[in-house]
Amino acid sequence: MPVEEFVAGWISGAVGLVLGHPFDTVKVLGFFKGMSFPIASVALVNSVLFGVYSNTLLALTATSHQERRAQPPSYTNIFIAGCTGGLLQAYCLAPFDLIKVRLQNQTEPRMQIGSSTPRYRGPVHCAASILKEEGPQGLFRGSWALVLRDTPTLGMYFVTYEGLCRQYTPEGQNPSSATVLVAGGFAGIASWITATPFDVIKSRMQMDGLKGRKYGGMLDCMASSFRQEGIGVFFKGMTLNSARAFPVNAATFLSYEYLLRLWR
Ligand SMILES: CN(C)C(=N)NCCC[C@H](N)C(=O)O
Repeated sequence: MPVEEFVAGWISGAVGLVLGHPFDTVKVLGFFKGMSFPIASVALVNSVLFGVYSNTLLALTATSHQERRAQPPSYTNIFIAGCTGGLLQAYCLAPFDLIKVRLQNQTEPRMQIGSSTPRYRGPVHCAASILKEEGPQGLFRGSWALVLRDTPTLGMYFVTYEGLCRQYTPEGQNPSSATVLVAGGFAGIASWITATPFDVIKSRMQMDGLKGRKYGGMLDCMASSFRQEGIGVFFKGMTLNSARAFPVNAATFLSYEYLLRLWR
């Protein structure tokens, strides 16, 4: 199994993360500072995504990354490989994402005068507390919504990227850096626009359990969110997600392609 796609995915995930950090900091009002936890989690998860995507495509089409410009795979195979990468990345991401969401949402204790100790002191303390209070399955709370968010949207992510690259690249050639940046940026936007409804539900499911259970399950969470807040609830955060997605994914794809060409 070729491993360079996993390594390129890891490095490109870290590059994208650095660019996305200001957006993430704005999103969470500065309560989730520091880079070590995101680097460890986001870059690892990106490595799984790109590594599994490329190796699934290799299994489906018997073409390596280098051969794919001369023998382009079908969009169906790209979609299947992207969905497979998305499914596996969702499982790896689940505990990290849960910790991130719990840390991001603990705004109250620090806001209260006289209350200087937040519930979770950091990622490791958060993981240990969840394990103690909610059991090992607690670390996978909301993972169904995460799987539903990432599986189809990552299929679409790679189809959009490949489609745009092919559109603006002469047959058989490698896309230019400008094309990779634009195609990567739009692939990120397209994936986040479609991912936002399940992203909202996922975050609510992940917060459920902290002060008792509010929802009977994912469907109940969707129905009660819709009843209380209307259809707009499924689009919360879409603008910020899309604004962040362009630079993050443009840089991710550019560094991924660059590294794979360098190692060829
Ligand atoms: C849930 N969705 C839409 C995605 N995971 N899309 C792929 C983009 C990955 C990139 N690290 C980012 O954070 O934008």
